[in-house]
Amino acid sequence: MATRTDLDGRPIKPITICMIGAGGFIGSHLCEKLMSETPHKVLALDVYNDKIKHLLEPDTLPWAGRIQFHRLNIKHDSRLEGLIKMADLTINLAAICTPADYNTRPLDTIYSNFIDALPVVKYCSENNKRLIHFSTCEVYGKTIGSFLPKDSPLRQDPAYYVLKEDTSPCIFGSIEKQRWSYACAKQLIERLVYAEGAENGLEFTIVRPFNWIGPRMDFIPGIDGPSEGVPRVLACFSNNLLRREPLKLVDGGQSQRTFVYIKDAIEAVLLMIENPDRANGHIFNVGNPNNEVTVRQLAEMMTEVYAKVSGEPSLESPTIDVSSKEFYGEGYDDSDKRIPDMTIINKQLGWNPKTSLWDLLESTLTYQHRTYAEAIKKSIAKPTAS
Ligand SMILES: NC(=O)c1ccc[n+]([C@@H]2O[C@H](COP(=O)([O-])OP(=O)(O)OC[C@H]3O[C@@H](n4cnc5c(N)ncnc54)[C@H](O)[C@@H]3O)[C@@H](O)[C@H]2O)c1
Ligand SMILES: O=C(O)[C@H]1O[C@H](OP(=O)(O)OP(=O)(O)OC[C@H]2O[C@@H](n3ccc(=O)[nH]c3=O)[C@H](O)[C@@H]2O)[C@H](O)[C@@H](O)[C@@H]1O
Repeated sequence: MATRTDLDGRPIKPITICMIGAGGFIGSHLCEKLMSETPHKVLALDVYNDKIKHLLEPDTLPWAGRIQFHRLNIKHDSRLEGLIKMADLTINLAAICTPADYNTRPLDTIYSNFIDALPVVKYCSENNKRLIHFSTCEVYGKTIGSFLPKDSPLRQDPAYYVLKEDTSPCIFGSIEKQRWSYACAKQLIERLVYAEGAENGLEFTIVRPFNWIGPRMDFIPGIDGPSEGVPRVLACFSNNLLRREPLKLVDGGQSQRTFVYIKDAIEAVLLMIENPDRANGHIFNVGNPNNEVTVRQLAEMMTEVYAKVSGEPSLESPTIDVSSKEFYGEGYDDSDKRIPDMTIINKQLGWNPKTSLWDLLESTLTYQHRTYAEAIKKSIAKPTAS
């Protein structure tokens, strides 16, 4: 492999990365990238490894010996500190991060996103190890504009909705809106990481992903996840399309999101890994401001793309409105709009996303159809156990 250089022209030396949560959606794509394009080593920690099994076996793979899987739960495992000490850099991805859990399992959500991350930050700080911690764009909560009168022209003013790492406030709903247990736990762990940096010199980078989507995100209920499970919107809508059911639009699907292709986002993470001088001490938005849609528009686009990918005509009525209470239960609330400001990541890392929403949906739904269509047909054909 030719000597790879960083953004300042310096040769990149191989490092060992302790990746916590490596078996998840983002972790699996990050491991793929690191194994196929870099000389780095990965200690992959997770309770599951089904999404990275293709990287671990067989031992004739070109990168064999550069990735080791350690099955462990960071809540209570004495091996954690030793693994962090063996590495040069720790990347923490571990979290409960599906909104259906935030208002229904608020304690687990708070423990997972704040309490369980405390030892990771402590071990990195005490052992002078660099940390890349995954937070979320959800820490911004709601836009300032969402509190203006519905017809206020200021709602069109970017100052009232663009989300910027070093200036935007974090605005959540009231305490009984337990949806915000996740974002608030993420905010506090961000403040703890930042304080470890300020007081004890911890070298940290915080990542705020803005709806990264692609293959291997979450699960399809009843196929590779619990039938009553509620994954994030991509998997929910994919499941509805695969089962030829109408896509459910929560509260009419008026919330807006910007979606970025997982492969574009992973490029940004690799730049953070290999340019510590440019990444340390920073919080980074990683998203695609050009891919903004309402949830309703996302449903319509996914319906159109799926008809093309599957060759099956879409339903007469492809969507149905549902209340958030019915879909998520008590205590749900939502972010109205998520547009990432790109100034800091452009300046520090020169990164910009490339893939349009249509293209990323085409490749993702091709994967979903190829992976799940047969299994779904069988599960529908088989009479449910009486
Ligand atoms: N995917 C996105 O668009 C997105 C957006 C915002 C934030 N994030 C954040 O990025 C991180 C990764 O998200 P993801 O989409 O890959 O989610 P994911 O659920 O696919 O991955 C999380 C992984 O962490 C593991 N994990 C959780 N608790 C653990 C524990 N106690 N011990 C060991 N492993 C544990 C899970 O088994 C899972 O494999 C999370 O911190 C999430 O909050 C993701
Ligand atoms: O992925 C992210 O960037 C972050 O945001 C997500 O939060 P959210 O975008 O609200 O999660 P989804 O479950 O994907 O919901 C997106 C929107 O679709 C709606 N939705 C979801 C599912 C569905 O079937 N129908 C539907 O209308 C939700 O109400 C919400 O408005 C999750 O909190 C985390 O993955 C992460 O913090």
